[in-house]
Amino acid sequence: MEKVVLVTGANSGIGLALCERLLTANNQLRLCLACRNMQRAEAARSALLSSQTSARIDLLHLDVGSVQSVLSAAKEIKSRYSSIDFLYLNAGIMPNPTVDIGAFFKGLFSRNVVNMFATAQGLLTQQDRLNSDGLQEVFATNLFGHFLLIRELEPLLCQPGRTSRVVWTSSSNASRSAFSINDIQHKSGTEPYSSSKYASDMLSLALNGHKNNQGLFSSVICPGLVMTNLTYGILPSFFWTLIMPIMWIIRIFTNTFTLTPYNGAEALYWLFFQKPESLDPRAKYHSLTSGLGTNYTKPQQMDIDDELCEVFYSKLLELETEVRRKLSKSDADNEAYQRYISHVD
Ligand SMILES: NC(=O)C1=CN([C@@H]2O[C@H](COP(=O)(O)OP(=O)(O)OC[C@H]3O[C@@H](n4cnc5c(N)ncnc54)[C@H](OP(=O)(O)O)[C@@H]3O)[C@@H](O)[C@H]2O)C=CC1
Ligand SMILES: CC(C)CCC[C@@H](C)[C@H]1CC[C@H]2C3=C(CC[C@]12C)[C@@]1(C)CCC(=O)[C@@H](C)[C@@H]1CC3
Repeated sequence: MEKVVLVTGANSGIGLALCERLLTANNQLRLCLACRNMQRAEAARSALLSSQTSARIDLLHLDVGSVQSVLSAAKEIKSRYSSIDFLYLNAGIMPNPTVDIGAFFKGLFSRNVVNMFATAQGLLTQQDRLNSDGLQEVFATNLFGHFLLIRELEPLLCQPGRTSRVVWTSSSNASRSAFSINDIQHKSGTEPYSSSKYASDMLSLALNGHKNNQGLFSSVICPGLVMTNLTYGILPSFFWTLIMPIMWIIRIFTNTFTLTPYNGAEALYWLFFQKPESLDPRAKYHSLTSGLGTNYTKPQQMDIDDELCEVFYSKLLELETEVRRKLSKSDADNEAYQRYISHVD
């Protein structure tokens, strides 16, 4: 039977590699590339069609960082499909990253060195800003837009007698210490990326608690360190090329240096073939590549407190209500203004 698979951030990097791998393995797919840049989405679609000529690939405009765009995209999805089998929540940003060189060299000569290369926790800071919805951009893009999308698509995801899957591209950079329940958007810190990824881990667990009985199952993955536009934002691509031999050596010790988008998409791809009931809701599934280049997926327990997870889930629901109220108020204001203008004319 045809499966409907929707991938956010599908026009490049790990998202695009996932699409390629899914199409190669399964010709019974209806794949929807949900992207904010339609020119790049068209290019991705053409590239996919050049190797899979008979593939069914739809394009959808979706800026996950904009509430209005998420609501319009969800409306469009509901008009196109009657159900969704897989929703890959992969779009993500890490704006203006800075590497703490001091912490890097300190870590290099510590016993924590392997973990430092695998997670980069405490090594990276970013500069965040407010978006046009008044939300912190990293939180809005990496987490909240996706949350709103799930909420809007619940009728397609939670159908009697069917199971559906939500898969988050999280990161081993997610850290509990970067996240604060009193500042879920990370307004005041310098690690919004780490915080947003920890938030997605918690949300996935909460969704399993609330929605498994309605057939919706959620998982999180970490793709490892992959050379994509995101990593080229941290260091220029020539630098990465220069240190590639060193990274192959590091890969022998951590296996987390997956390096190519194809390898990084391993856990996303692997999950596609697993029965949801066999998965552990508390596990993060890691894409790993051995020193000899073999790909595999390995689960690792997440450091999440159930109570905190529930409080976070209710805070997201509250924020959703607030955002919707603001939006309908501004719609009403606009309408009133339009009426006034036409009256004056
Ligand atoms: N690369 C790595 O080492 C790691 C990556 N990850 C995660 O993997 C995911 C994919 O990133 P990766 O492939 O590396 O990087 P890319 O920058 O190549 O891909 C990110 C994708 O997200 C899209 N995107 C960004 N913002 C938005 C938005 N507001 N609305 C819709 N789409 C958006 C981008 O689209 P556009 O072309 O329009 O910018 C792009 O398609 C991210 O969630 C990232 O955090 C996790 C761990 C490690
Ligand atoms: C300047 C130095 C000579 C070299 C610095 C190396 C660092 C830039 C990398 C070491 C570990 C890397 C890493 C990531 C980014 C680049 C490093 C910090 C990630 C944070 C990228 C995004 C993710 O989500 C993580 C899984 C990566 C973990 C490792």
